[in-house]
Amino acid sequence: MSNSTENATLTSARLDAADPLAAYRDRFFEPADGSVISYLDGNSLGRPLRATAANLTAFVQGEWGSGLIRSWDEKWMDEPTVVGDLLGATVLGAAPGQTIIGDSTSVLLYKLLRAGLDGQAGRDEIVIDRWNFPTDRFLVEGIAAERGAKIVWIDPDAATGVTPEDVAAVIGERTALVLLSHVAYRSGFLADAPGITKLVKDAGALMMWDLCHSAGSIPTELDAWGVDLAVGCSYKYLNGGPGAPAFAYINSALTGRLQQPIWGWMGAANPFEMGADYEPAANVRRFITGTPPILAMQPLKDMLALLAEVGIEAVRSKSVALTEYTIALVREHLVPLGVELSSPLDPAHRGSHVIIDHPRFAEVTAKLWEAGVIPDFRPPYGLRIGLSPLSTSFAEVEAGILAIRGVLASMS
Ligand SMILES: Cc1ncc(COP(=O)(O)O)c(C=O)c1O
Ligand SMILES: Nc1c(O)cccc1C(=O)C[C@H](N)C(=O)O
Repeated sequence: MSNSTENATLTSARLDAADPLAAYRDRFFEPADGSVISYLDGNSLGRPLRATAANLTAFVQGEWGSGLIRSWDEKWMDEPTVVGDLLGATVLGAAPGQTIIGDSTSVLLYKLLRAGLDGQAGRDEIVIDRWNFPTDRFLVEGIAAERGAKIVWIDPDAATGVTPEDVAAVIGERTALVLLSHVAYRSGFLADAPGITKLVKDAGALMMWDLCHSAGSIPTELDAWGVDLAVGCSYKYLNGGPGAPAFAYINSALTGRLQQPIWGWMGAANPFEMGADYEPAANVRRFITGTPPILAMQPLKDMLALLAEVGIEAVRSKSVALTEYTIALVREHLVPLGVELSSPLDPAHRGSHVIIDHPRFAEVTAKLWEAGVIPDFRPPYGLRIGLSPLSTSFAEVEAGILAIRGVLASMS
């Protein structure tokens, strides 16, 4: 073992020992065979909570197996808004009555984008940036084609991501809606959400945030910031599991005014009247379409309980400490091998993942996965290190970075 490795090990051990949230890591499932050495992809799929296995079994035997269809009346009909309100209170900064759980992020993006655009009579431009996640860009393109709207593209600077200045330069009387990601999926850039929201609102446009890469790792204050619309997934930092339903936030000032495009019976005012005509619910339920994914939203409840126990501010502090440590290790061990740090260096502008670039990272990632070290790869050369604050230890980060160094060194 080299001196620098010994130093890093000492430091990671010290950081874990001093971490007030370290014990929470045991709440998450880990394979007993030790096959996962370092999981650095919680920003794509969070680990399951141990409690979830038992709670899912209890759900199958209880609410589903024993309650059967009665559970719809007793509980499940309200679950999309009850869990939505819990999410609103725990991580989003949203008062009750504005958040629902259901559908995928892509489908909720579609519903809210269309509802927002259609609700802005006389305005026909949608603003989005070229580095946004593909599904966001594709949906905007599809909706623009469907509704004859114009897309105004922001081309952000690599070092800064989308800034308030970028937004101010393109918004005006024709802007209907602005869609941006709070944390950029590739660079990890954290946008100035309150500043940008204010600019957009002042211009009379609607502000919509994609919170996929921030929900559960960064506190948001959607009500206080005056956000109009937001969506996000629950399988990353909210540990809801593969394909877990997404959430949508619709500011209560807009609820009665916006009409979503996918009319279904569960969004109707009285679903069980089985009426002849569609009349949307007066409240946030109008953004629901079909039968809510009750089974698929159970694991999210376990993570929300944990987040309520820990507090989202403490989660953010650990996230910053983990990304700072990652950057320090990258500088020490990987930059000398030609690796480039491509995420913001200032934690105030960074989410909970760090991306590094090297021409051989596609090959490196494949070898790392075989060895139980699991980051992910994003084209053209990016290796993304996702730090899920409650389930990632400093030792795990260190093991991951040293493994990357080992694989890279073996290739040169
Ligand atoms: C910013 C962002 N938006 C949307 C999505 C995708 O949403 P969906 O769950 O519909 O695949 C992702 C990740 O998959 C994402 O990172
Ligand atoms: N949603 C995903 C999936 O269904 C399969 C594999 C990966 C994902 C992801 O979450 C990708 C992720 N949003 C990203 O930022 O790249």
